Amino acid sequence: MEPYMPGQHTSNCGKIKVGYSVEEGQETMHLDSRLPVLQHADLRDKVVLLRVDHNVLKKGIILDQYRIDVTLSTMYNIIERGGRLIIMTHIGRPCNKKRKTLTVKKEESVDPVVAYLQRKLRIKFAVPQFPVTEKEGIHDIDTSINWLIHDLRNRKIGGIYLPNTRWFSGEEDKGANMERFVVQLAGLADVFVNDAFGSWQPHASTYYITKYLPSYAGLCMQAELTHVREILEPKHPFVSIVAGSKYDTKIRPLTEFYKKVDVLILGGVVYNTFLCAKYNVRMKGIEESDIELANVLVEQDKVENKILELPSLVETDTLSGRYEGQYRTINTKDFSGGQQYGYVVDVDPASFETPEVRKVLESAMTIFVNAVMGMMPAFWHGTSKMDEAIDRNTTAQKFFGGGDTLQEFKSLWPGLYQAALDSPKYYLFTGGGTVLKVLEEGDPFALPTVRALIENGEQLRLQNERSSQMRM
Ligand SMILES: Nc1ncnc2c1ncn2[C@@H]1O[C@H](COP(=O)(O)OP(=O)(O)O)[C@@H](O)[C@H]1O
Ligand SMILES: O=C(OP(=O)(O)O)[C@H](O)COP(=O)(O)O
Repeated sequence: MEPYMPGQHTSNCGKIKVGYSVEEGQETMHLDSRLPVLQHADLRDKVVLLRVDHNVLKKGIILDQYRIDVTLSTMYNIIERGGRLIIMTHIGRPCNKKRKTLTVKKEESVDPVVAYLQRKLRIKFAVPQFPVTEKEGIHDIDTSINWLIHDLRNRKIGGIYLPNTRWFSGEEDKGANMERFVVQLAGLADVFVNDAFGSWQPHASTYYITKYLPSYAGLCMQAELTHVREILEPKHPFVSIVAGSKYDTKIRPLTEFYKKVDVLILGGVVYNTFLCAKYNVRMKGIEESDIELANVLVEQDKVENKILELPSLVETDTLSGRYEGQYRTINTKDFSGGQQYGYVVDVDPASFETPEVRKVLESAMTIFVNAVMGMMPAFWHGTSKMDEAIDRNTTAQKFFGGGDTLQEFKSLWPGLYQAALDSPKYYLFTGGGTVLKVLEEGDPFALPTVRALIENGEQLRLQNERSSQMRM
């Protein structure tokens, strides 16, 4: 079987427009011509190491399969063209970077994802069992996997699905430990495909692996890179809502992102930290070092005044649930320096009914949402009101992105979510933090993981040129 070639190439201001059409009506993708794409890889009888973002579990349960389903076409493409699949993903954040600890929890095992895939594809995946300890994770991909690879090559199993990549001590490490893990990973396969748009952080399985294998972007990655351009060139007014708990990876992109939006609305831990910095108040669970980082945004906003405050918040005495008498509404207008609050766990739905907030959401032409407003599952009311308020704007182009953002959208508004999947007014990104990062960089092809694919492609091209010169 020959490598599958794209339909057409047309010159476009130094970039090549790659039209990839499987059948009539399939979208045309606009990609940087330097990006090596799956369609160009020779896969016949090759073992293909596929990095996906199947980070879909909450307490071991899949709430939304969307991130898995959008990678099925890549899997089918690889198998149909004679490739043999080894899949890997991270689940959750087993590494605590501040405390430099790793904790392996059963609820972050890939097993439920593998069970779902087996039901969906009706093929058998083997999950290799490596020695693992709760506090140190997995040190090595040991040679026991060779039997499985033998079975994979001989088509006795449909695929291999590796354990959670973040259970390997080398995944987020640096130096020799990381290098050893990457070399072991690369030793399993002939080709690497990255379909994990949501996983932009440069780790062993997303970034360093490209130093060792011919590497390509998968079909989901290509679609996401194409659509993210629409946010880079938005129709104005461009309103963004950013919330959730991943403060460490969101706050830095946010200061650059701020420059691109007309109005920024914050929620969740991101908002709490901003409010602590702005009003010099303190909230339980918000760390001083994080408040310091938020000061940059506070200073920026003093000049440009783009952050629209959601005025009412929900404070609680306990994180264990929503108990009558233990939670109350507080208001930013009452904040004064030195005040100490309990846990702030949601935005009060009334915040979305103020004339200022309504006006901004109703007049927006582009809305980007990477936002879970409250601590789930108990404090869902703010997020639900936000989704409803956004849907009232029927003119804007609406982009939702983020694992939890999509999961909560689906569980709070299942009908609307279903309609959004097919609506030309909505687009759902598999990664929220990644979209922030793209806006920070100003170019989707500057994402560390995508840049690594491009650099790998250029290296391969040079090598091929050198070998053909030597043959002449
Ligand atoms: N005020 C808050 N306090 C604690 N957790 C929060 C708060 N607001 C939101 N969260 C949590 O944030 C998580 C989603 O954050 P994040 O992973 O950053 O979102 P996404 O995956 O959409 O990018 C949810 O699990 C939710 O429970
Ligand atoms: O859920 C994810 O990102 P998101 O919350 O930004 O959508 C991805 O799986 C990346 O996870 P990470 O931010 O722990 O690297």
